[in-house]
Amino acid sequence: MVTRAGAATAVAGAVVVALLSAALALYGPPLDAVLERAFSLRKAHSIKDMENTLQLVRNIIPPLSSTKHKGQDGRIGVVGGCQEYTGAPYFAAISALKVGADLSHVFCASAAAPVIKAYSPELIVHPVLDSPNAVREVEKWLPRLHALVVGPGLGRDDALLRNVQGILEASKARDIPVVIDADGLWLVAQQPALIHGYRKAVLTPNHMEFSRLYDAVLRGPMDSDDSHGSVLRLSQALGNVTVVQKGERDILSNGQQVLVCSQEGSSRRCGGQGDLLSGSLGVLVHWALLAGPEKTNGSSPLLVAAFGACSLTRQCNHQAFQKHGRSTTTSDMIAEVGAAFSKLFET
Ligand SMILES: NC(=O)C1=CN([C@@H]2O[C@H](COP(=O)(O)OP(=O)(O)OC[C@H]3O[C@@H](n4cnc5c(N)ncnc54)[C@H](O)[C@@H]3O)[C@@H](O)[C@H]2O)[C@@H](O)CC1
Ligand SMILES: Nc1ncnc2c1ncn2[C@@H]1O[C@H](COP(=O)(O)OP(=O)(O)OP(=O)(O)O)[C@@H](O)[C@H]1O
Ligand SMILES: [Mg+2]
Repeated sequence: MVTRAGAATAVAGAVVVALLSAALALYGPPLDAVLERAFSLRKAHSIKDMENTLQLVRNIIPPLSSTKHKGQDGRIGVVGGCQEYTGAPYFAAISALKVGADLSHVFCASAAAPVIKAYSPELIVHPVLDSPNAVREVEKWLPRLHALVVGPGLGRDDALLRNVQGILEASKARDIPVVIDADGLWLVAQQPALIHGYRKAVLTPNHMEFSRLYDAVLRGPMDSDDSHGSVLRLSQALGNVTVVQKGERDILSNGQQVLVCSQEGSSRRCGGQGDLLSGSLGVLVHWALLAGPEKTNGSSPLLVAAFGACSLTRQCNHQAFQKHGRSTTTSDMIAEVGAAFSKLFET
């Protein structure tokens, strides 16, 4: 409802703008030029912010060294993959390897395992997720894993989701960082307590997943005109869990700080790009926590890691689109990970 005070404020605002325009037209540069300058200053400022944050990402990347052994740069687990979806866990797990993890595991339903193995000899695939001992089977591996990515291609079968609930609880008990994506977010929307307050969790919702989570946690629709505020509020309501809202610009918050990633991508939106993001984030989260807050200049390591994964995914999309245009698919983006990583982080 428009109140009388609100209407008066709007009229006063319009009058001020009109007077300013008239004054500028008579005595100063055209209003368009003033607005354009203000906009370019804001843009320059955000480019500077982006560059500063990219520098923090560079700080957390472990140097390659001949003295390291296999596994030291990351052993990542992806929990997902069912009869319908085999591409998503593959994309996430191979992206983790391409970014620089040494070993990448997939814990999936038995029907998905031979398919995922056939995509790649580089992944270690465990057909355990639909077994009655699923939690115990995954728990055996937890001491050897640095981070878990939960949800790509998981599906929404109740029995699988119950097992994943157990895996999440076991991971929290061991303080293992978790990236939650796709159907993992479906589970969190049913049971936010599962992740509430866990400081080593990052959620990576797309548009739909974000509004579903927001509805479930804040019990009301989000304000689509205030995406910064919505991401901040969701993070706070989940006990300061880090949230990455993917979209035209990615908006990231840990309930205290809000970052925006607008690295140039493309207008191509093929399925699987989010899986590349969550898989690479699994590695970056591990590296960021290992590096600690000194390397991130006091910023949250998880936010820095998330900013790195968003920038990298968008840069892969940009590079792949330059070569393949409309026919770009996620496999083309994965082929760009090495070059995109060097361009952003090894300058
Ligand atoms: N090759 C594969 O195996 C793939 C499997 N996938 C899996 O598919 C399952 C379902 O994932 P979905 O992402 O479809 O999740 P949802 O079933 O929640 O659907 C998301 C919906 O939101 C829509 N959407 C996305 N961005 C939007 C925007 N900005 N505005 C309005 N609508 C928007 C999409 O078109 C989609 O229909 C997950 O397990 C996921 O991992 C996907 O990762 C894609 C690739
Ligand atoms: N409109 C857009 N413009 C530019 N980049 C975008 C846009 N929407 C999403 N992206 C980028 O695409 C990547 C994946 O986001 P998206 O919303 O497609 O995830 P998703 O739906 O989970 O993908 P997936 O198909 O893998 O499940 C992110 O890096 C995000 O920054
Ligand atoms: Mg997704």
